[in-house]
Amino acid sequence: MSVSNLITIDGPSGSGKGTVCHILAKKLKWHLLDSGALYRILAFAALKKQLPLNDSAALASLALTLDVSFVSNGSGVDTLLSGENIGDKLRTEVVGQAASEVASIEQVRAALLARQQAFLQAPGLIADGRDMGTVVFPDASVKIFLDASAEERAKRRFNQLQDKGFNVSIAQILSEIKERDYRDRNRAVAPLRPADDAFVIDSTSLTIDEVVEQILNLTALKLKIATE
Ligand SMILES: Nc1ncnc2c1ncn2[C@@H]1O[C@H](COP(=O)(O)OP(=O)(O)OP(=O)(O)O)[C@@H](O)[C@H]1O
Ligand SMILES: Nc1ccn([C@H]2C[C@H](O)[C@@H](COP(=O)(O)O)O2)c(=O)n1
Repeated sequence: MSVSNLITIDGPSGSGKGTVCHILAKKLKWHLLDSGALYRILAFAALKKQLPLNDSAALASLALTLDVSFVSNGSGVDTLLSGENIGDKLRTEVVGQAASEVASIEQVRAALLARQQAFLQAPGLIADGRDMGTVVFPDASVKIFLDASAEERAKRRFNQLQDKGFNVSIAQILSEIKERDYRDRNRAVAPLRPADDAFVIDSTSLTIDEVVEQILNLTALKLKIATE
């Protein structure tokens, strides 16, 4: 299928990628790839098996054999690992930091590449991650790099966790966000960075609706140019 029906959205943790990608996928009726979920599932499975998070060969082999499926449940999507619904176990800070660690291993990224590329199916795909526009889908016609200051992202995460009833410290969240940013941006393989042809949106003082509108406007403009 044509890669013109493909929007990649990369950016650091808490910049709003997941939220914006869900809205876009719903509006456009396109498929959604949450690539971070794949790294989180691998990290979760590795922690469960008590694999060292620096054992490249064992992690890559696990990545190739993971039995993962995403199943629509009417209101959302269930994440199944070997048939077990693990969706609510993936969004913890422990799993997030472990995902960031295993994601720095080249063999792991190679093992997950084809699995991610298989999501590109008609009528189109919204791909959410760190290297969607640079490595996984370098030919995408619309590439977004969604950013926001670390302080704003920590505030968003703080509000999100408080709403879920967690007693958290904003200073602790900010320090974890900075640690994950540093690892994701400075790893040797597929570091988090905007693709050369990405459109950078700083959402620090934008609402979610404003970000979605900017992306839809850009997509309409780009797809029109591509078909003229
Ligand atoms: N522009 C915005 N203004 C205010 N809040 C926002 C904005 N964008 C996202 N949020 C809120 O910030 C929180 C984090 O957003 P989200 O989970 O989409 O980020 P993310 O980039 O996908 O993070 P991660 O990579 O860690 O999964 C959510 O509670 C979301 O509602
Ligand atoms: N394309 C991707 C997606 C995710 N990762 C890593 C880096 C993140 O810290 C971790 C969890 O991602 P999240 O669910 O918070 O988006 O997974 C990556 O390296 N490449």
